[in-house]
Amino acid sequence: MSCRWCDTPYTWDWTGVGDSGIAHSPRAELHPMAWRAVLERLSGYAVPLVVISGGEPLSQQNRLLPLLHALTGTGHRVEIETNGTIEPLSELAALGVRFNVSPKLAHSGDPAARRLVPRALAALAAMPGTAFKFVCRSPEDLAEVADVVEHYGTTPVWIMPEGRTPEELSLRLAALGDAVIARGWNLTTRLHVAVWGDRRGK
Ligand SMILES: Nc1nc2[nH]cc(C(=O)O)c2c(=O)[nH]1
Ligand code: SF4
Ligand SMILES: [Mg+2]
Repeated sequence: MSCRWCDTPYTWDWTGVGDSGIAHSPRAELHPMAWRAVLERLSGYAVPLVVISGGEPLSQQNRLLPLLHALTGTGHRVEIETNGTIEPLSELAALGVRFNVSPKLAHSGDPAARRLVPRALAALAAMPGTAFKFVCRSPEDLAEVADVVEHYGTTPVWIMPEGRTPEELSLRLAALGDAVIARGWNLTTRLHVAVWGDRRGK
């Protein structure tokens, strides 16, 4: 997808269509790595949970399988973040992978047919442990979330503010809070943005 407010445009925006207008260089950003090398890097962290994010991890889900087998085989829990437009392979469910699915609203800028793929959303909703997280800017966005939930059964619902700076984040979180609770949904901040702002990790 090409969400205009995406906070990781360096994973996909090679033409500068995003809000920053920067055309990132795939040569500078993309580094093919064998899965065994990824596993080796991860083993240095000694963590019980590995979260695979993107870009869109399911766009290379076949290539992720050996890594996921190795991680779950050594007792790690694994979660995958996805925009919900690609149906996951059945092997992923069998491995006990959990999905954090973030279907996009109209303000992302992509057309509805690209954002909302019924088969993929239904498959993800049917898997155990899936959570749906919607990026919102204001309480007015919540009616659009309710439409998606009604059409596609995308529960449980989490609402996360759009924002790449601590200031944006805290203003939007405060604006959304009461309305989210009134609908009986879950509200979450973006802890990495509160702590580090928009700084890239190493
Ligand atoms: N600006 C901006 N705000 C966001 N809030 C949640 C995001 C996400 O990717 O989950 C996100 C994101 O990617 N960009
Ligand atoms: S789906 Fe996620 S990673 Fe892809 S463009 Fe949108 S915010 Fe960025
Ligand atoms: Mg994201």
